[in-house]
Amino acid sequence: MTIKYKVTDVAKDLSVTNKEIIELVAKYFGGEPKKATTALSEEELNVIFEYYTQKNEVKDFNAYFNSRMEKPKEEKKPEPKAEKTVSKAPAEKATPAKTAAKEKPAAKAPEKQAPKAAPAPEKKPMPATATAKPAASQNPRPVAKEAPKFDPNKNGRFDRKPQFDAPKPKPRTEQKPQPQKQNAFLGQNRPAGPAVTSNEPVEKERTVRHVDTRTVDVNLDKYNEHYEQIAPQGRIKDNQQKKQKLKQKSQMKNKAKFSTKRETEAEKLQRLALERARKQQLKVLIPDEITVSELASRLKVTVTDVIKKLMMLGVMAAQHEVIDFDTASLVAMEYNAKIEKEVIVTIEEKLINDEDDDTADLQERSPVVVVMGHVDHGKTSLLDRIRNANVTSTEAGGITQHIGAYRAKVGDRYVTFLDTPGHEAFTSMRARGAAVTDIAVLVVAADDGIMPQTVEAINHAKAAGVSIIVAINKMDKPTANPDKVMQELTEYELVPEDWGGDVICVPVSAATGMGIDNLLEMITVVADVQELKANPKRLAKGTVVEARLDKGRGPVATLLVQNGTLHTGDVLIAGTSVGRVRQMINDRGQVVTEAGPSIPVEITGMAEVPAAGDTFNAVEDERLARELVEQRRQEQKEQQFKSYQKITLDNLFSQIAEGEMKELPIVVKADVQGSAEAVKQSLEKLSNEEVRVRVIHTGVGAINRSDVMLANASNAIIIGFNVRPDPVAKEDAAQEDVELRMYRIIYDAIDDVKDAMKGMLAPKTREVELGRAEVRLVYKITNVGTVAGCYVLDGKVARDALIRVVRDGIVIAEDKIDSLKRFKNDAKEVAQGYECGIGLDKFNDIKEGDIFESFIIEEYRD
Ligand SMILES: Nc1nc2c(ncn2[C@@H]2O[C@H](COP(=O)(O)OP(=O)(O)OP(=O)(O)O)[C@@H](O)[C@H]2O)c(=O)[nH]1
Repeated sequence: MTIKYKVTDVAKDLSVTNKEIIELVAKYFGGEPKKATTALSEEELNVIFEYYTQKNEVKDFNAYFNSRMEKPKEEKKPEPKAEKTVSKAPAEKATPAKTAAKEKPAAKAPEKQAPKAAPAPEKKPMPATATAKPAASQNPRPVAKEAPKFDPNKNGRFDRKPQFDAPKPKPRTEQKPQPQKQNAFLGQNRPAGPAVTSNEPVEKERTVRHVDTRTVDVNLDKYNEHYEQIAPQGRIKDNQQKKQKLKQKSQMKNKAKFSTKRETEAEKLQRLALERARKQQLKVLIPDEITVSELASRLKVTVTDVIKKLMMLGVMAAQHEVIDFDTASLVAMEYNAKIEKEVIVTIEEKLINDEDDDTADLQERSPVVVVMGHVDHGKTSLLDRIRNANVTSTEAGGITQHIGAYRAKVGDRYVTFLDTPGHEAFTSMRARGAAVTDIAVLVVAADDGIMPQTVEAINHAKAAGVSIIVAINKMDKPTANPDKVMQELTEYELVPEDWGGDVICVPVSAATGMGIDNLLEMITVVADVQELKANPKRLAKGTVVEARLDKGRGPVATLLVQNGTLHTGDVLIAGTSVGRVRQMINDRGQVVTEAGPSIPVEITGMAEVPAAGDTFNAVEDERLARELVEQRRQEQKEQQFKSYQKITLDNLFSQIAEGEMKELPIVVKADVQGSAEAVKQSLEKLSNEEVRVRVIHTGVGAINRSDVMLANASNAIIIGFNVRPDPVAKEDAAQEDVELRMYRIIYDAIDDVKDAMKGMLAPKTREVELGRAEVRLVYKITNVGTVAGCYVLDGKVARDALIRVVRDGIVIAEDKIDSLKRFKNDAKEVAQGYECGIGLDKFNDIKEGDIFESFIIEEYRD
């Protein structure tokens, strides 16, 4: 609380006119002339006091005091006062004053009219009220007070320090006080006042009012007082208020921060810190597989960053490449992300219950049997015999219904037979992933023995891992020689029980029915060993055995229930087909409402015809089922684009390196059994620690459809040694991406497989088929040699192409074309449907019916 010191007060205190003060202020400060009632600023006051101090300077203090001593009665004199804000303890001033009085002879004590610290400056400036006292006792001001020195090096400021201690007595009293030195008004930034001589009436008394005019504006008392006022309040304030205050304070700080640039940077830092914190807590859901770009977006970083991190981990992956959960987790850990495994519940998982059955729910189920064997060895006859003997005759009123599978009654048990004989159907189902059969009955005619298709059947059954029971058929024939059959079986690692092995061989006759019961008995024995069980209490699941479109009934499918129980009205999903079971007919033509495990039924109600080998599931939610079918259709389309990676010699090494390949299955076909065996043994010897070469089937003759099916189902390659694929097999192989490798020299085949396993296969050349021509006539022309009159079956025959002579699926020769003529003219090429004459360079032993395969060798790169 500043006390205003008006012009009029100052004038009154200094005993001058208002006008004088006003003029003085105007002189030094300019501006509008002050009014009498205007309060003066501290600076103005300083100048005024300085002015008057200098003006009233006395020349000789001694003389002055002497003169003053003569007047013991001191008249009251108004004393200029420092502004009221100055309140420094007067006591302090008194002390040095006294000291000074002691030390200095009173006479010498120069009475300085200049005011010193006021005794009670809090109040309005008052005229000095000190009563006149003898100077000695009063308080003669120390004359020799060290005057503030004006130091030009200090920005024109006075060195103020000594001034505060001004009362120190100065020994050199004789020293003439400099006007400045006597200045008690310690002006700050005071303009150098003119050295004025005093014309002020001199104080007659030695009583000096001490006016502390130090203009350090720190009013400590005021603050102390203020502090006293606020402190108790502060104490009574509760915590909440404090907090509030603090909050306000911090808010204000924040406000301030946002308002300046530096604080914006602080804000940026804060933001970065926050981001870091956020990143630290970042949770990422990572599925089993994720693309690099998707991972980057989930980690909220750039794809490049993720790629870099992957490189550091030794994984080279482009942004669209898929990385597995573990790799993705490692990258995520680099970003301090919290990793959670994303479990994607597919519609399939939601819809189809794949949980294992409770052992308590499991019940014995009938075995499912397939009958396989060589042509004409009696498969159909055997199946018919069993069906007729064990189905129609035992079930009253039953009409044998050919639905693709049937059940035969064996005592109080049943055996389910798939009514499609041969390994083709079996393997085609297996190729679709359906593992339907438990037991394969291998039919071998006792009078014929093991034949090529018997071998195929053995290998197909072995590849599928099903148990084999040999039915030695046609035992009624006098030429039957079961021992020979058993002998031959041992060559295929099927050692009959009678000979100490584990293969059950049952002599039967489909014609007479002999041994059939024994065969069925044996089937149940083998089934018992297998402990076949299923849970009839769950929703049905199984395989489509056959399906067709019936004109009247719509899509009709024979289903073999493998687990659970199928009911009429159940919602079914089979491959990309969905529907509700409208009607169920069993193998005896009876309408049934439910079918348990191992029971085949023919159903209607599907929206479209499913494919044989499709797995079916009864589900609860039809809407979801339709959704799943839609999804499967989509996947099917996609699958067509990126065809499943079949094993080839070219990709063998990469598959071995990726750990996908542990075994290389090979089907070997050769012109003679000896070659096939030699190739088989040589190839199997190539097995090493990483991959086992396993020849799953060897055969003699052209590569047929069955070979391709087996290779397809077993992800095998086919090696042909001096043989060719038949056209159907070739087409199938191309369609199913089964690799066919043809060789004429056994070592080439072995070298290729060996190099492929080392990743060193040089896939530099390959044959490109141009076309096939059939030899219809053979002309022997003198001097020219043999010329084949050919008809081009497909493609074309080109003059510069090579010709492979194939007779009954066996490669007879490979040769260059010596001449190619249309009628009598040389032709460059002859297209399909035209006749031509072909003369070969070296090979002359051409026969009618030979096939000329025209091909070229081209170089290629993968
Ligand atoms: N003597 C005699 N003939 C039999 C026996 N089993 C089948 N046959 C005859 O052998 C021939 C072939 O029988 P299928 O049952 O058609 O033989 P498959 O194996 O089914 O033949 P594909 O269907 O061509 O593969 C027929 O003429 C049958 O009559 C048998 O046990 N004894």
